[in-house]
Amino acid sequence: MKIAIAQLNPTIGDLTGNAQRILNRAYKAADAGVRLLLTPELSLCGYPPRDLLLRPSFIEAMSDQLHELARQLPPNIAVLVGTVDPNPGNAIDGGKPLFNSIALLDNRQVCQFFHKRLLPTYDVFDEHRYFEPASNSNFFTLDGSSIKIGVTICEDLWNDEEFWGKRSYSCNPIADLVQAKVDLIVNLSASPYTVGKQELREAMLRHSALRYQIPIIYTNQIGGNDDLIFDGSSVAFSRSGELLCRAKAFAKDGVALHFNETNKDLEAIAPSDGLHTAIEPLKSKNEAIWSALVLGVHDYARKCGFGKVVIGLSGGIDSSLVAAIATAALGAENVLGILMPSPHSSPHSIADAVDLAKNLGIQTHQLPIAEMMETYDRSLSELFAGMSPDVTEENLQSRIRGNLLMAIANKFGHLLLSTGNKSEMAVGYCTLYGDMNGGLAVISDVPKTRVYAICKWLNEREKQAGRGEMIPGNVLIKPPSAELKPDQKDEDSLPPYEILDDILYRAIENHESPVEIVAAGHDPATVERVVQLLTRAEFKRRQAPPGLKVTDRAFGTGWRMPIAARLRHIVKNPQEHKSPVTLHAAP
Ligand SMILES: Nc1ncnc2c1ncn2[C@@H]1O[C@H](COP(=O)(O)OP(=O)(O)OC[C@H]2O[C@@H]([n+]3cccc(C(=O)O)c3)[C@H](O)[C@@H]2O)[C@@H](O)[C@H]1O
Ligand SMILES: Nc1ncnc2c1ncn2[C@@H]1O[C@H](COP(=O)(O)OP(=O)(O)OP(=O)(O)O)[C@@H](O)[C@H]1O
Ligand SMILES: NC(=O)CC[C@H](N)C(=O)O
Repeated sequence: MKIAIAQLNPTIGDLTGNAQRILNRAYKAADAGVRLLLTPELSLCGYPPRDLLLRPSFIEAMSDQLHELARQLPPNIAVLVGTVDPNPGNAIDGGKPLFNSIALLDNRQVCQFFHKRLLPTYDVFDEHRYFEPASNSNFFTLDGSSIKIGVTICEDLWNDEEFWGKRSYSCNPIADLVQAKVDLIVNLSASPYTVGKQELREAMLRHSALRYQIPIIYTNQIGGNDDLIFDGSSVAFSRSGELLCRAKAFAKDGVALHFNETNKDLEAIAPSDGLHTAIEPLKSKNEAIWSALVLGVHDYARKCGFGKVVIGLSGGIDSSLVAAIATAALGAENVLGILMPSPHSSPHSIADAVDLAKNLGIQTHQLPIAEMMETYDRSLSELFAGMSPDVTEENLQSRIRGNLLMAIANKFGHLLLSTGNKSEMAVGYCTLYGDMNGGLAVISDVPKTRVYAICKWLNEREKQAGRGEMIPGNVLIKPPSAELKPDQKDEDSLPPYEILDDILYRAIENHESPVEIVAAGHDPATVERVVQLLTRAEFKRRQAPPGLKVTDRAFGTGWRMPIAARLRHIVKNPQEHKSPVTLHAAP
């Protein structure tokens, strides 16, 4: 039996469009002799639909669309579609009215539903808000075949206590399906990208295939949906744990496999009719993050209806990387760079921004802000009489720029991309209603040290391809500066970025306490200060644009910190401070 994976990029809520995407793949696959087509989790509405699931009219429309899709499918192909199914049980006392489901469509009918058992409710996932967990796992066989196919949905495969060394849920759907003597397990997923996640998924799936001697096909969604970027990279493992195929990362794709009914195992198939069993190579960390951000910007703009973007170009590394990402995502003709020198701007800031724009082939426009700064200062002079200039005046520059950028976004209907990186967002080294203005924060989950690494990788990639550098060399070597006052450098206010990023990684992603971070070898006073800045900047992050998630813990939907809180960050045992510290590479 030929089985194919449709690695789709659904648009959230676009039921007719998503059904059409499934239909197109089904017709192609049927022509190639595929008997069973797999689509991702909630493929009909896109993942995550969030509170759309609370609207009864949306649920009704999804059900109508599912039946319509079944009627339109070609004969001789069965399709597993991700959808919801009402819970006829008790929806009071915390019971939820829906199951997160897979529908089996065959013979132009909706034949059977399968329900998700393990509902992730951590980080960016909130499935207990909407869904009832199913109490058992199920399988199906298709007409004319004896293959028992067990159905699981994403998290259902993420509870192998042998792999994780612990249990997160009381049941293990794989073990139950194996006990029911299924021949194959299929998993329909919507698993967002984070650094290193594909390696983890594959290790986990290989482990389960080997442990239970069961072949597994894993189908993942691709595409950017708000802050989440789904990477696809769908895979299949034989019962001996051999990787048989890996679909493309960060791109739509289709792969097919053959299930050998005699050996009861999956096999690769020879290329035919546009279907293949390729093993795409894994991407390096820098390339994967770059690809994720390019897809994230592309899909955010496309799905929100923007053709063009505007970016403030300072000649610094953050805006340079964001402009490069936007150019790769949307094309040079759709990216507008605005240069806004102030009296504190260094001459190289304009030259570097112009060089970058030339390298990228994007259009630029200059709007000097000195006069506007003077007007603001004059207007405020009476009120501020006798007070010396401070961060207020620094921030005014950033706010003038932010205002101009939003005016340009309004006038031309462009999307403003903000450029703050994760290190700055963490400690609040950014101006509210200034450089934080924007519709999408492209690199707000990328630590500054990783920003440098990606830019160096980009230039190396261009060199290998026989092209000139993309990020001007001077941007890479000059010390980072906000240029809001004469000779200002980031490191006058912040610890060196290698140190800062390591402390932030430990505090944000590893949940280490200040005492633990100091015990790892960091200076106690620096740790106290950084952790205090991190806590205090919560009010800014709450007002920041949505940011693209690439690490295990981003400042987005999975980060729910109080603002009006008082925490003590005193490091009690500074004598435990040992030097030198082993720094983590930035995630
Ligand atoms: N808990 C809370 N809830 C609500 N609002 C709160 C608040 N705490 C302070 N605030 C308000 O926020 C204001 C402070 O925030 P804000 O006005 O943004 O300004 P602030 O954080 O004081 O200053 C911005 C810092 O970022 C640096 N910067 C700016 C621009 C770009 C870059 C760069 O390198 O990219 C760096 C700049 O040099 C300065 O050190 C307070 O004056 C107060 O009005
Ligand atoms: N002279 C300028 N012209 C245009 N935009 C600017 C200018 N200065 C700052 N900006 C905008 O404000 C953002 C914050 O810039 P700033 O130089 O203060 O910080 P940064 O974190 O060092 O960023 P970058 O590395 O891009 O310079 C920039 O990324 C850019 O979008
Ligand atoms: N949709 C899901 O169930 C996702 C949860 C899963 N652990 C993942 O990130 O891949």
